[in-house]
Amino acid sequence: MIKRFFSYYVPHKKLFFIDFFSAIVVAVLDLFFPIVVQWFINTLLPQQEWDKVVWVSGGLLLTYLISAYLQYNVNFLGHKLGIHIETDMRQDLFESIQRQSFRYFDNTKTGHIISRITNDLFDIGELAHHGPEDLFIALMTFVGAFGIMFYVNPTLAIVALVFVPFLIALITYTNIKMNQAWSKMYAEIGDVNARVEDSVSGMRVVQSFTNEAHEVEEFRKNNRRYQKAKVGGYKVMGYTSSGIFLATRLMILSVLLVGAWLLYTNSLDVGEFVLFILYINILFKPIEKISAILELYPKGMAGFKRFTEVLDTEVDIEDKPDAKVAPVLNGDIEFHNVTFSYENNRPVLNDLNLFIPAGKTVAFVGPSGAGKTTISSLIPRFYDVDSGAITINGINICDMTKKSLRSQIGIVQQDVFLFSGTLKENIRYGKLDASDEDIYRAAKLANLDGLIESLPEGYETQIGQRGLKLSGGQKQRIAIARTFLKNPPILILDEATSALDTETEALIQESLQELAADRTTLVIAHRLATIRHADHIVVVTKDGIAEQGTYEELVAKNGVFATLNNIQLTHV
Ligand SMILES: Nc1ncnc2c1ncn2[C@@H]1O[C@H](COP(=O)(O)OP(=O)(O)OP(=O)(O)O)[C@@H](O)[C@H]1O
Repeated sequence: MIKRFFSYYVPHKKLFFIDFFSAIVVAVLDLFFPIVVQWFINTLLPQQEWDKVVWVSGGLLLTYLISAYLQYNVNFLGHKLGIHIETDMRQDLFESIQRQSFRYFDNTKTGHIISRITNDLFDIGELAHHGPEDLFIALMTFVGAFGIMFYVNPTLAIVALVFVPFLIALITYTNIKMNQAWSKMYAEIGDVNARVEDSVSGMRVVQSFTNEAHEVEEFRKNNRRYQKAKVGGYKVMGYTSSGIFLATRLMILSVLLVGAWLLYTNSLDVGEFVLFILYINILFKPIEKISAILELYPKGMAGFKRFTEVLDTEVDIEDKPDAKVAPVLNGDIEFHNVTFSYENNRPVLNDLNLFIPAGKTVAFVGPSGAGKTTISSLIPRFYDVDSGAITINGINICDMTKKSLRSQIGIVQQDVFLFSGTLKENIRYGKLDASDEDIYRAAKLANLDGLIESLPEGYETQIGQRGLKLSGGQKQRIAIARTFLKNPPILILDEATSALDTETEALIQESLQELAADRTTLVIAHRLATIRHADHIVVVTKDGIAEQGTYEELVAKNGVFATLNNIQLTHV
C-alpha cells in the first residue's frame, strides 16, 4: 500500500526533492542554533569580543533569511506537490469508474462514488505533502538533538530520553484507534452523500408525495452517524495531544530539576544548561510533527485504501487480449443458447436462441419483466452472457473490442439521459467531432428543427439539469437526433415512444422509421400498434420465446400475441 502510495510521487520527483531538501536544510539550521547560543554564553560574552558578537549575529541573520526562503519552498512547493498527487489520484479514480460495467453501477450508490472522488482524497494530498517529509525531518531532528545532548551531557540526555518509549507507545496505540475511527468516518460521509444524491435527484417524487419531513429525518440519521464517527476520531486525537503535552512537559520538568542539580554539583555549566533547555524545545518540534502525522496518516491512508478499492475492482466486461476491431456490423445478429442472470439466482434468459436478420426490424413484445430489455442489453455487452454466445456478422461479440462494437449500436430508450448544457451540446454527444451542419441535419431528421427555431436562444438553449426544462417528447427527439448523428448500423429502440401522446408519437414514429431504414433494428414496445410494420415479431414471456412471426401470422395463430392484441384493441 505504501509502495503504491509512493508511486504517485514519481511524476513529481523534482518538486518532491526541492521541497525535501529545503525542509532538511531548515531543520539542520534549527539544530545549530542552541550550539551558537551556548558559544555566545560560554565564550563570546565572558571574553567580551564585541566585534565577533556582531559578526555572529550577522551570520545568524543570514541563516534566518535563507531559512525563511526555504520555508517558503516547503510551504508552497510542498502543498503544490500534495495537490498534484491528489489530482492525479482523482483522475485515475474517475478513469477507473468510467471502465466499470453496468453491474458495478447496479450495485454502487452514486453518492458513494462522489464521496470517494471528493472527501476521501482531500486528506491524501495533505498526507502526501507532510507524510514523508515530516517523518524524515522529525527523525533527523530527534537523532541530531539527542546526539548533541549526549555529547554535551549523557546523564541529562538520558533523563530526557526516558520519556521517549512512552511517547512511542502512545503514538502507536492512537494510530491504530484513529485508523479505525477515520475509516468509519469515510464510510459514513459516503452514506451522507448517497442520501443527498438520492433525495435531490428524486426531489420531484419527494415533493409529490410530500415526504420532505421523512427525507429530513433520514438525512438527520445519516448526518448524526457521520458526526458520531468524526467525534470518535477527535476524541482519540484529544487523548493523544494531551498525552503528548503531558509527556513533553514532564520531560522539561525533569531536565530542569536534574539540570539544576548538575549545575549545583558543577557537572554542568550555564551555557550547557541553556543549550539543553533549547534542545528540549527543539525536540518538541519532531514530537509535534509526529503527532500531526499521526492525525494525517490514518486519515490519508483510510482514504487511500478506499481509493485503491475502486481501482482494484475487477472490471467484469473487458476486451479480451486478442480482441479485434469489429468490421461494419451490417450482418445478422444471432443468440446461440444464451443463458443469463443478473445475480446468482434465477436466470432471466434460459437457453435462448434468436435470429435477427440483417437490415430488418424485429419487434419484441411481451409482459413486463419478461426480459426484453435484457436481450437488448446483451448485444452491446453491457452484461456478458453466463453461457452460450451472441454473434453479429458471424463473429462472437466477445471477440470484438468493446469500443468497436458499441460504436455501431444506437440506443433510444424511454428514459432519455441528457446532460446539463445546451441543446447543441446534447445532440453532439452522439458524435463528439460532428460539425454544426451535421448537428442541424440530425435535428431536422429528428423533427427537432421546429422546436429549436421557436426557442429564443435556439441551439444554445440551456436545457437544465438532465433536461428538466424539456418535455418527454422533446427529450426523446434529442435522443433520436443523437442517434442519427452516430449513424450506427444497429439500432435498439426500447419503449422509445411509450411516454408520448398519440400526436407526438406519430411525429416521432416518423423520425424513427427514417432512422431504422437500412439498419438492423430491435424495437421493444408495449403498444402493439406501433410495431405493426415490423418485419418480424418475437413474443417474449418469462419462459422464453413463446412465439414469433409477422403481425398477420401471429394474429392468425391466436396465441399469446393475439390475446394481447385483442386486449389492446378493445381498450383503445
Ligand atoms: N440491473 C438489473 N439487476 C437485477 N435484475 C434486473 C436488472 N434489470 C432487470 N432485472 C430483472 O430482470 C428481469 C427482466 O427485466 P427486463 O427489464 O429485461 O424486462 P422487460 O421485459 O424489458 O420489462 P419491461 O417491459 O417492464 O421493460 C426482471 O425480473 C427484472 O427485475
